[in-house]
Amino acid sequence: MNTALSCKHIEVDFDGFKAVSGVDLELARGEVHFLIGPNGAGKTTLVDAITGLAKYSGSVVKDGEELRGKKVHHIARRGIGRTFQTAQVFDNLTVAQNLDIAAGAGRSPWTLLRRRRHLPQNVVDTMARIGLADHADTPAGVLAHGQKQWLEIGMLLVGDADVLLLDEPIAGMGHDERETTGRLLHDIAADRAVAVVEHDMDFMRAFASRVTVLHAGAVLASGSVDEVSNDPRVQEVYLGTAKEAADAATA
Ligand SMILES: Nc1ncnc2c1ncn2[C@@H]1O[C@H](COP(=O)(O)OP(=O)(O)OP(=O)(O)O)[C@@H](O)[C@H]1O
Repeated sequence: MNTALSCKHIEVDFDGFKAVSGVDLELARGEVHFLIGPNGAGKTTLVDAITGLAKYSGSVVKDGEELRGKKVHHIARRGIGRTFQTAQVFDNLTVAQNLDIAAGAGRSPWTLLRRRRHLPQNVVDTMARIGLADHADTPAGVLAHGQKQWLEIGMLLVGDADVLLLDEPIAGMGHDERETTGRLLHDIAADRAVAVVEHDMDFMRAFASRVTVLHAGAVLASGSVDEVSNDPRVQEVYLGTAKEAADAATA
């Protein structure tokens, strides 16, 4: 296992309520690692902790460096990038400009604002990779929902993130966009670690290399799709939750 990020005994306490309680998680290069679990299981809070948005105890180590207590921008500069359910892109700027800015996170504001005659090669390559080569001059605000998600992923790629944490990347996407997104995740995971917080079990089954199931802030199970699917504790949590949801829907 080519470990990119190692989390040990993560605990997040909100005024006495443990939203994350003793979680260990290893993210490996070459894997699309799904984090699943019922609502409130602690998935987003765990991602918040890793990216410096939530205070925690325990340890997050990347490339030998302990990241607990480090600022959000420091963690991002160490190559840990995340997306949110609502894509965080600059709506008034074009696809190319969004990527150019993300690629130039280290450049001065002055050089960022200057109009550039040629786009950097990694911006051009990334536009092709995320399927937006024909939209270089399209303002991000008019992109379809799925395209915005791909742009946000592209912004992490040009920013050299090698650990990507994606929060429900296919929410609101149609069938074809989901398939494209699943293939994109495997493409970018070839030399990176990709973690996906997801509720969509069909998507998880189709594209997960590894799955960690969270429940009530703790790891309930971890392994291959088959291993976690056949785990009676996971079935109990999920079938119970699915049944409650179905009952609520038909009530
Ligand atoms: N800032 C906060 N203050 C207090 N409690 C919080 C805070 N953020 C999250 N929680 C609680 O922590 C628990 C875990 O929430 P979290 O959003 O991490 O779950 P999740 O697994 O991502 O759920 P979902 O799938 O619904 O997004 C929930 O009970 C939630 O209400």
